[in-house]
Amino acid sequence: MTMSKSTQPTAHKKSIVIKLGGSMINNLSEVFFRQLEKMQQQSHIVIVHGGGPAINEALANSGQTFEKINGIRVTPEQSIDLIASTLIGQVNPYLVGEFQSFGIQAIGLNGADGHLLKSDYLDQAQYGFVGKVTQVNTAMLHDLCEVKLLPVVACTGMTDDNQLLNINGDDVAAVIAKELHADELLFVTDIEGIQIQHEKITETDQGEIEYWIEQGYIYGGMIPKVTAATNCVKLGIPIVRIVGSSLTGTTIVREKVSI
Ligand SMILES: Nc1ncnc2c1ncn2[C@@H]1O[C@H](COP(=O)(O)OP(=O)(O)O)[C@@H](O)[C@H]1O
Ligand SMILES: CC(=O)N[C@@H](CCC(=O)OP(=O)(O)O)C(=O)O
Repeated sequence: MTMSKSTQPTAHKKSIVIKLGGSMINNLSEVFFRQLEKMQQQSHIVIVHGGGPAINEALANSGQTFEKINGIRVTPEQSIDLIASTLIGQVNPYLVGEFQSFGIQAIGLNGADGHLLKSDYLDQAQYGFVGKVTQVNTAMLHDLCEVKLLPVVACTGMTDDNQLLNINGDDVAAVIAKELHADELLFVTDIEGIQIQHEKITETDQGEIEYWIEQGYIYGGMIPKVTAATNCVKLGIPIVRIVGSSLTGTTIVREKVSI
């Protein structure tokens, strides 16, 4: 029996969260956009972006210094507005423009929009105005994907009393992936995955990662990425990868099978 068009169930689309690191946002290639266009035909895609280098430049231009603890930027009160406006007012529209110039209709969002990322302070005494996401408006993300608008999310959150918070982009991507029950989470950065003593690592697990952090082989901005990645693997996200803009790199698995 053939079903009429209106009674046909809509095919379940995979959902994929892609985090674009600030380190590579200015170097996205045409190949990347074409690949994304193809992925969009089969999947709901949500983009989350960082903007570390743009924030560094904005802070330097206004004479502000900064400190990072394990890749997380300590954000004093005098820096939060500049950081948020760099992410929301500069990096986000730049990326939306890039997608649209390749024919991909995109919508720029930050954590305050439609309560997308309800947030709270991570640890105000240690990090200042840095947030952790407490709730994600997944319904809005689904609705946007359904109407073929690509959500492009800046990594800022908002507290219940309307304070903007700076959130690490890797953390935002991980929470959104978790809340969407994503099929895949990709961290796209300026290097083709994890490298240890010049060796490219194609597959790894939490045990190896913890050892490499301890030994200092994984440091800086790679720390929030691998932490977010291993958490998502533990939560059951089937595919978690840290990749360069060619989308090749390291796959993080629950437990590596040794041979
Ligand atoms: N073991 C490692 N393998 C690869 N990159 C590493 C490693 N340890 C630290 N890094 C650093 O992490 C950087 C990526 O993190 P980051 O600059 O924060 O990127 P993004 O802006 O994409 O989040 C790499 O460019 C590299 O300098
Ligand atoms: C709290 C915190 O660390 N926020 C990050 C937000 C931007 C970011 O994550 O940018 P990348 O993707 O380039 O790393 C920061 O201030 O740099």
